[in-house]
Amino acid sequence: MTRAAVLSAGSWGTTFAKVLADAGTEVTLHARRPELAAAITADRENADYLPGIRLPDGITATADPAQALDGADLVVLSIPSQTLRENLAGWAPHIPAQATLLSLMKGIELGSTRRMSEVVCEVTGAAPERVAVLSGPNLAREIAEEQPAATVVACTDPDRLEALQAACHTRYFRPYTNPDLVGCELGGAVKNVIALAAGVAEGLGFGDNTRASLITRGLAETARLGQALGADPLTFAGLAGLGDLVATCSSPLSRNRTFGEHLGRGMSLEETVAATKQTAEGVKSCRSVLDLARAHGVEVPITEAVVRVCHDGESPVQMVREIMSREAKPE
Ligand SMILES: NC(=O)c1ccc[n+]([C@@H]2O[C@H](COP(=O)([O-])OP(=O)(O)OC[C@H]3O[C@@H](n4cnc5c(N)ncnc54)[C@H](O)[C@@H]3O)[C@@H](O)[C@H]2O)c1
Ligand SMILES: O=P(O)(O)OC[C@H](O)CO
Repeated sequence: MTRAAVLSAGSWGTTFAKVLADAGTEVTLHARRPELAAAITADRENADYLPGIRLPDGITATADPAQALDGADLVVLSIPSQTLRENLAGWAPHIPAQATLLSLMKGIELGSTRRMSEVVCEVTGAAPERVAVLSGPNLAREIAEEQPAATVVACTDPDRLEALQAACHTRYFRPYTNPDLVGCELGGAVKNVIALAAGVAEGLGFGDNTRASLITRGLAETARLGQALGADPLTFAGLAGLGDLVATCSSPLSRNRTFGEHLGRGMSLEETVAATKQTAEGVKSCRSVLDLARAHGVEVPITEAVVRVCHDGESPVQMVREIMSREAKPE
Protein backbone atom coordinates (compact mmCIF):
# COMPACT_ATOMS: atom_id res chain seq x y z
CA MET A 1 0.00 0.00 0.00
CA THR A 2 1.51 3.29 -1.05
CA ARG A 3 -1.10 5.99 -0.65
CA ALA A 4 -3.63 6.23 2.18
CA ALA A 5 -6.59 8.52 2.82
CA VAL A 6 -7.46 8.85 6.52
CA LEU A 7 -10.94 10.17 7.32
CA SER A 8 -10.91 11.97 9.73
CA ALA A 9 -8.44 13.99 11.80
CA GLY A 10 -9.60 13.17 15.35
CA SER A 11 -7.32 11.65 18.00
CA TRP A 12 -7.08 8.19 16.52
CA GLY A 13 -7.28 9.14 12.84
CA THR A 14 -4.40 11.59 13.26
CA THR A 15 -2.38 9.12 15.32
CA PHE A 16 -2.90 6.34 12.79
CA ALA A 17 -1.97 8.72 9.96
CA LYS A 18 1.33 9.22 11.79
CA VAL A 19 1.80 5.45 12.13
CA LEU A 20 1.21 4.94 8.39
CA ALA A 21 3.53 7.80 7.45
CA ASP A 22 6.24 6.52 9.81
CA ALA A 23 5.89 3.12 8.09
CA GLY A 24 6.57 4.79 4.73
CA THR A 25 3.07 5.36 3.34
CA GLU A 26 2.06 8.68 1.79
CA VAL A 27 -0.98 9.93 3.75
CA THR A 28 -3.69 12.51 3.14
CA LEU A 29 -5.64 13.31 6.27
CA HIS A 30 -9.17 14.65 5.96
CA ALA A 31 -10.28 17.26 8.50
CA ARG A 32 -13.81 18.62 8.42
CA ARG A 33 -12.70 22.17 9.20
CA PRO A 34 -10.52 23.84 6.53
CA GLU A 35 -8.69 25.84 9.20
CA LEU A 36 -7.66 22.62 10.99
CA ALA A 37 -6.49 21.06 7.70
CA ALA A 38 -4.45 24.18 6.93
CA ALA A 39 -2.94 24.24 10.43
CA ILE A 40 -1.96 20.56 10.26
CA THR A 41 -0.22 21.06 6.92
CA ALA A 42 1.50 24.29 7.97
CA ASP A 43 2.45 23.47 11.58
CA ARG A 44 2.91 19.65 11.37
CA GLU A 45 0.70 19.42 14.47
CA ASN A 46 -2.99 18.73 15.18
CA ALA A 47 -3.23 21.05 18.16
CA ASP A 48 -6.94 20.30 18.71
CA TYR A 49 -6.52 16.55 19.26
CA LEU A 50 -2.81 15.81 19.73
CA PRO A 51 -1.12 18.92 21.08
CA GLY A 52 2.66 18.68 21.21
CA ILE A 53 2.95 15.75 18.78
CA ARG A 54 5.00 16.48 15.65
CA LEU A 55 3.44 14.90 12.57
CA PRO A 56 5.72 13.41 9.90
CA ASP A 57 6.32 15.19 6.60
CA GLY A 58 4.59 12.29 4.78
CA ILE A 59 1.20 13.64 5.92
CA THR A 60 -0.76 16.36 4.14
CA ALA A 61 -4.22 17.49 5.23
CA THR A 62 -7.26 18.67 3.34
CA ALA A 63 -10.90 19.50 4.08
CA ASP A 64 -11.91 18.12 0.68
CA PRO A 65 -12.78 14.40 0.95
CA ALA A 66 -12.54 13.90 -2.84
CA GLN A 67 -8.99 15.24 -2.80
CA ALA A 68 -8.10 13.01 0.16
CA LEU A 69 -9.47 9.91 -1.59
CA ASP A 70 -7.96 10.60 -5.00
CA GLY A 71 -5.61 7.74 -5.92
CA ALA A 72 -5.76 6.08 -2.48
CA ASP A 73 -5.20 2.33 -2.31
CA LEU A 74 -5.99 2.35 1.43
CA VAL A 75 -9.01 4.21 2.85
CA VAL A 76 -9.00 4.48 6.65
CA LEU A 77 -12.26 5.32 8.41
CA SER A 78 -12.04 6.87 11.89
CA ILE A 79 -15.12 8.88 12.87
CA PRO A 80 -17.80 8.29 15.53
CA SER A 81 -19.55 5.02 14.64
CA GLN A 82 -23.06 6.46 14.66
CA THR A 83 -22.06 8.99 11.96
CA LEU A 84 -20.44 6.50 9.58
CA ARG A 85 -23.43 5.62 7.40
CA GLU A 86 -24.28 9.23 6.60
CA ASN A 87 -20.70 10.38 6.01
CA LEU A 88 -19.71 7.37 3.97
CA ALA A 89 -22.66 7.85 1.62
CA GLY A 90 -21.12 11.20 0.64
CA TRP A 91 -17.57 9.84 0.39
CA ALA A 92 -18.38 6.57 -1.45
CA PRO A 93 -18.44 7.97 -5.02
CA HIS A 94 -14.83 9.16 -4.57
CA ILE A 95 -13.42 5.87 -3.23
CA PRO A 96 -11.14 4.14 -5.77
CA ALA A 97 -12.63 0.82 -6.95
CA GLN A 98 -9.95 -1.53 -5.64
CA ALA A 99 -8.96 0.29 -2.45
CA THR A 100 -8.87 -1.59 0.84
CA LEU A 101 -11.32 -0.07 3.33
CA LEU A 102 -10.02 -0.14 6.90
CA SER A 103 -12.26 0.60 9.89
CA LEU A 104 -10.61 1.87 13.08
CA MET A 105 -14.00 2.40 14.73
CA LYS A 106 -15.17 0.63 17.87
CA GLY A 107 -18.94 0.82 17.89
CA ILE A 108 -22.14 -0.94 16.78
CA GLU A 109 -24.73 0.99 14.79
CA LEU A 110 -27.89 1.91 16.70
CA GLY A 111 -31.10 0.52 15.23
CA SER A 112 -29.52 -1.83 12.65
CA THR A 113 -27.05 -3.40 15.18
CA ARG A 114 -24.56 -3.60 12.29
CA ARG A 115 -20.82 -3.78 12.88
CA MET A 116 -18.86 -1.00 11.17
CA SER A 117 -17.46 -3.34 8.50
CA GLU A 118 -21.03 -4.33 7.64
CA VAL A 119 -22.03 -0.68 7.31
CA VAL A 120 -19.02 -0.13 5.03
CA CYS A 121 -20.07 -3.00 2.74
CA GLU A 122 -23.70 -1.87 2.68
CA VAL A 123 -22.99 1.76 1.90
CA THR A 124 -20.12 1.37 -0.58
CA GLY A 125 -21.19 -1.94 -2.16
CA ALA A 126 -17.62 -3.20 -1.55
CA ALA A 127 -17.12 -6.98 -1.39
CA PRO A 128 -16.46 -8.12 2.21
CA GLU A 129 -12.87 -9.17 1.34
CA ARG A 130 -12.01 -5.53 0.62
CA VAL A 131 -12.93 -4.50 4.15
CA ALA A 132 -10.56 -4.75 7.13
CA VAL A 133 -10.55 -3.73 10.77
CA LEU A 134 -7.79 -2.75 13.18
CA SER A 135 -8.35 -3.16 16.90
CA GLY A 136 -6.28 -3.60 20.05
CA PRO A 137 -5.00 -1.84 23.18
CA ASN A 138 -4.31 1.41 21.35
CA LEU A 139 -4.87 4.55 23.39
CA ALA A 140 -4.13 7.25 20.83
CA ARG A 141 -1.99 9.57 22.93
CA GLU A 142 0.41 6.79 23.98
CA ILE A 143 0.90 5.66 20.40
CA ALA A 144 1.33 9.22 19.16
CA GLU A 145 4.12 9.49 21.78
CA GLU A 146 5.64 6.34 20.21
CA GLN A 147 5.21 4.21 23.31
CA PRO A 148 5.48 0.56 22.16
CA ALA A 149 2.14 -1.16 21.52
CA ALA A 150 0.69 -4.07 19.59
CA THR A 151 -2.54 -4.37 17.66
CA VAL A 152 -4.52 -6.71 15.41
CA VAL A 153 -5.45 -6.26 11.77
CA ALA A 154 -8.23 -8.48 10.46
CA CYS A 155 -9.42 -9.13 6.93
CA THR A 156 -10.72 -12.20 5.10
CA ASP A 157 -8.41 -11.58 2.11
CA PRO A 158 -4.92 -12.84 3.10
CA ASP A 159 -3.11 -10.68 0.53
CA ARG A 160 -4.76 -7.47 1.68
CA LEU A 161 -4.14 -8.50 5.28
CA GLU A 162 -0.41 -8.96 4.71
CA ALA A 163 -0.17 -5.64 2.85
CA LEU A 164 -2.02 -3.89 5.65
CA GLN A 165 0.24 -5.37 8.30
CA ALA A 166 3.30 -4.08 6.43
CA ALA A 167 1.69 -0.67 5.89
CA CYS A 168 1.32 0.04 9.62
CA HIS A 169 4.33 -1.74 11.13
CA THR A 170 6.73 0.70 12.78
CA ARG A 171 9.36 0.48 15.50
CA TYR A 172 6.71 1.45 18.08
CA PHE A 173 3.57 -0.16 16.58
CA ARG A 174 3.42 -3.92 16.03
CA PRO A 175 0.42 -5.31 14.13
CA TYR A 176 -0.52 -9.01 14.30
CA THR A 177 -2.87 -10.53 11.72
CA ASN A 178 -6.09 -12.39 12.48
CA PRO A 179 -8.63 -13.69 9.92
CA ASP A 180 -11.44 -13.36 12.51
CA LEU A 181 -12.84 -9.96 11.57
CA VAL A 182 -16.09 -10.48 13.50
CA GLY A 183 -14.31 -11.27 16.78
CA CYS A 184 -11.83 -8.39 16.48
CA GLU A 185 -14.56 -5.90 15.69
CA LEU A 186 -16.88 -7.09 18.45
CA GLY A 187 -14.07 -7.09 21.03
CA GLY A 188 -13.38 -3.41 20.28
CA ALA A 189 -17.02 -2.37 20.56
CA VAL A 190 -17.94 -4.28 23.72
CA LYS A 191 -14.81 -3.30 25.68
CA ASN A 192 -16.00 0.32 25.58
CA VAL A 193 -19.19 -0.72 27.36
CA ILE A 194 -17.29 -2.69 30.00
CA ALA A 195 -14.90 0.27 30.43
CA LEU A 196 -17.89 2.46 31.30
CA ALA A 197 -18.72 0.00 34.09
CA ALA A 198 -15.07 -0.04 35.22
CA GLY A 199 -15.14 3.76 35.31
CA VAL A 200 -18.30 3.76 37.42
CA ALA A 201 -16.56 1.38 39.86
CA GLU A 202 -13.51 3.67 39.97
CA GLY A 203 -15.74 6.69 40.61
CA LEU A 204 -17.44 4.89 43.47
CA GLY A 205 -14.01 4.37 45.04
CA PHE A 206 -13.62 0.64 44.41
CA GLY A 207 -10.20 -0.89 43.75
CA ASP A 208 -8.40 -3.55 41.76
CA ASN A 209 -10.53 -6.56 42.75
CA THR A 210 -13.64 -4.85 41.41
CA ARG A 211 -11.91 -3.84 38.18
CA ALA A 212 -10.46 -7.34 37.64
CA SER A 213 -13.87 -8.89 38.28
CA LEU A 214 -15.49 -6.57 35.74
CA ILE A 215 -12.77 -7.20 33.16
CA THR A 216 -13.05 -10.96 33.52
CA ARG A 217 -16.83 -11.16 33.56
CA GLY A 218 -16.94 -8.55 30.79
CA LEU A 219 -14.71 -10.77 28.71
CA ALA A 220 -17.04 -13.70 29.40
CA GLU A 221 -20.05 -11.81 28.07
CA THR A 222 -18.10 -10.54 25.06
CA ALA A 223 -17.00 -14.08 24.20
CA ARG A 224 -20.54 -15.47 24.63
CA LEU A 225 -21.90 -12.88 22.23
CA GLY A 226 -18.97 -13.37 19.87
CA GLN A 227 -19.55 -17.10 19.68
CA ALA A 228 -23.21 -16.52 18.87
CA LEU A 229 -22.10 -14.27 16.00
CA GLY A 230 -19.63 -16.85 14.64
CA ALA A 231 -16.40 -15.36 16.03
CA ASP A 232 -13.43 -17.49 17.05
CA PRO A 233 -13.45 -17.66 20.89
CA LEU A 234 -9.62 -17.49 20.90
CA THR A 235 -9.76 -13.96 19.49
CA PHE A 236 -11.10 -12.75 22.83
CA ALA A 237 -7.98 -14.00 24.63
CA GLY A 238 -5.87 -11.84 22.29
CA LEU A 239 -5.06 -8.17 21.81
CA ALA A 240 -8.45 -7.23 20.36
CA GLY A 241 -10.20 -8.94 23.29
CA LEU A 242 -8.48 -9.11 26.65
CA GLY A 243 -5.69 -6.73 25.60
CA ASP A 244 -7.98 -3.86 24.74
CA LEU A 245 -10.29 -4.57 27.66
CA VAL A 246 -7.42 -4.33 30.17
CA ALA A 247 -6.00 -1.14 28.64
CA THR A 248 -9.33 0.64 28.39
CA CYS A 249 -10.66 -0.40 31.79
CA SER A 250 -7.38 0.62 33.48
CA SER A 251 -6.30 3.82 31.75
CA PRO A 252 -7.24 7.35 32.82
CA LEU A 253 -6.71 8.24 29.12
CA SER A 254 -9.80 6.21 28.12
CA ARG A 255 -12.77 8.43 27.31
CA ASN A 256 -15.20 5.58 28.10
CA ARG A 257 -13.67 4.83 31.49
CA THR A 258 -13.53 8.54 32.30
CA PHE A 259 -17.19 8.95 31.33
CA GLY A 260 -18.14 6.13 33.73
CA GLU A 261 -15.92 7.59 36.44
CA HIS A 262 -17.76 10.92 36.27
CA LEU A 263 -21.08 9.09 36.70
CA GLY A 264 -19.68 7.07 39.59
CA ARG A 265 -18.52 10.28 41.30
CA GLY A 266 -22.08 11.60 41.18
CA MET A 267 -22.15 13.78 38.06
CA SER A 268 -25.45 13.64 36.15
CA LEU A 269 -25.60 12.18 32.66
CA GLU A 270 -26.11 15.67 31.19
CA GLU A 271 -23.11 17.07 33.09
CA THR A 272 -20.99 14.13 32.00
CA VAL A 273 -21.97 14.48 28.34
CA ALA A 274 -21.15 18.20 28.53
CA ALA A 275 -17.73 17.43 30.06
CA THR A 276 -16.85 14.87 27.35
CA LYS A 277 -15.21 16.57 24.37
CA GLN A 278 -14.17 13.45 22.46
CA THR A 279 -15.95 10.30 21.34
CA ALA A 280 -16.98 7.83 24.08
CA GLU A 281 -18.47 5.15 21.82
CA GLY A 282 -19.81 2.90 24.56
CA VAL A 283 -22.41 5.43 25.69
CA LYS A 284 -24.41 4.87 22.50
CA SER A 285 -23.16 1.41 21.57
CA CYS A 286 -24.23 -0.11 24.91
CA ARG A 287 -27.78 -0.02 23.55
CA SER A 288 -26.92 -1.64 20.22
CA VAL A 289 -24.75 -4.27 21.92
CA LEU A 290 -27.69 -5.10 24.18
CA ASP A 291 -30.07 -5.27 21.19
CA LEU A 292 -27.61 -7.54 19.38
CA ALA A 293 -27.31 -9.81 22.42
CA ARG A 294 -31.08 -10.02 22.88
CA ALA A 295 -31.55 -10.86 19.18
CA HIS A 296 -29.17 -13.80 19.69
CA GLY A 297 -30.52 -14.84 23.09
CA VAL A 298 -27.22 -14.05 24.86
CA GLU A 299 -27.05 -12.84 28.47
CA VAL A 300 -24.96 -9.67 28.91
CA PRO A 301 -25.57 -8.48 32.48
CA ILE A 302 -22.82 -5.84 32.63
CA THR A 303 -23.96 -4.32 29.35
CA GLU A 304 -27.54 -4.29 30.65
CA ALA A 305 -26.39 -2.49 33.80
CA VAL A 306 -24.49 0.11 31.76
CA VAL A 307 -27.59 0.80 29.65
CA ARG A 308 -29.63 1.32 32.82
CA VAL A 309 -27.10 3.80 34.22
CA CYS A 310 -26.44 5.66 30.96
CA HIS A 311 -29.99 5.77 29.64
CA ASP A 312 -32.58 4.75 32.23
CA GLY A 313 -31.51 6.93 35.16
CA GLU A 314 -30.37 4.11 37.46
CA SER A 315 -27.87 5.25 40.09
CA PRO A 316 -24.33 3.77 40.09
CA VAL A 317 -24.88 2.44 43.63
CA GLN A 318 -28.02 0.61 42.53
CA MET A 319 -26.17 -0.72 39.46
CA VAL A 320 -23.55 -2.40 41.67
CA ARG A 321 -26.25 -3.76 44.00
CA GLU A 322 -28.07 -5.34 41.08
CA ILE A 323 -24.99 -6.90 39.51
CA MET A 324 -23.88 -8.36 42.85
CA SER A 325 -27.31 -9.76 43.76
CA ARG A 326 -27.79 -11.72 40.56
CA GLU A 327 -28.48 -15.41 41.01
CA ALA A 328 -25.32 -17.31 42.03
CA LYS A 329 -24.02 -19.65 39.30
CA PRO A 330 -21.00 -21.70 38.16
CA GLU A 331 -18.23 -19.76 36.41
N1 LIG B 1 -8.76 7.76 20.55
C1 LIG B 1 -8.36 6.51 20.72
O1 LIG B 1 -7.51 6.25 21.58
C2 LIG B 1 -8.92 5.41 19.87
C3 LIG B 1 -8.19 4.24 19.73
C4 LIG B 1 -8.72 3.20 18.98
C5 LIG B 1 -9.94 3.34 18.36
N2 LIG B 1 -10.63 4.51 18.50
C6 LIG B 1 -11.90 4.61 17.79
O2 LIG B 1 -11.73 5.50 16.69
C7 LIG B 1 -12.96 6.14 16.38
C8 LIG B 1 -12.73 7.64 16.31
O3 LIG B 1 -12.40 8.06 17.62
P1 LIG B 1 -11.44 9.26 17.96
O4 LIG B 1 -10.78 8.91 19.24
O5 LIG B 1 -10.56 9.65 16.84
O6 LIG B 1 -12.54 10.38 18.23
P2 LIG B 1 -12.32 11.93 18.36
O7 LIG B 1 -13.50 12.41 19.11
O8 LIG B 1 -10.97 12.23 18.86
O9 LIG B 1 -12.39 12.43 16.84
C9 LIG B 1 -13.55 12.22 16.07
C10 LIG B 1 -13.32 12.66 14.63
O10 LIG B 1 -14.54 12.49 13.92
C11 LIG B 1 -14.99 13.74 13.45
N3 LIG B 1 -16.44 13.80 13.62
C12 LIG B 1 -17.15 13.97 14.74
N4 LIG B 1 -18.46 13.98 14.49
C13 LIG B 1 -18.57 13.81 13.17
C14 LIG B 1 -19.67 13.75 12.29
N5 LIG B 1 -20.92 13.86 12.71
N6 LIG B 1 -19.41 13.58 10.98
C15 LIG B 1 -18.14 13.47 10.53
N7 LIG B 1 -17.07 13.52 11.32
C16 LIG B 1 -17.28 13.68 12.63
C17 LIG B 1 -14.30 14.81 14.26
O11 LIG B 1 -14.19 15.99 13.49
C18 LIG B 1 -12.95 14.14 14.50
O12 LIG B 1 -12.12 14.28 13.37
C19 LIG B 1 -13.95 5.70 17.47
O13 LIG B 1 -14.74 4.65 16.98
C20 LIG B 1 -13.04 5.20 18.59
O14 LIG B 1 -13.67 4.20 19.37
C21 LIG B 1 -10.15 5.55 19.23
O1 LIG C 1 -10.58 6.36 24.87
P1 LIG C 1 -11.46 5.19 24.58
O2 LIG C 1 -12.24 4.73 25.77
O3 LIG C 1 -12.28 5.41 23.35
O4 LIG C 1 -10.47 3.97 24.22
C1 LIG C 1 -9.50 4.17 23.26
C2 LIG C 1 -9.05 2.88 22.60
O5 LIG C 1 -10.12 2.20 22.02
C3 LIG C 1 -8.25 1.97 23.49
O6 LIG C 1 -7.79 0.87 22.76
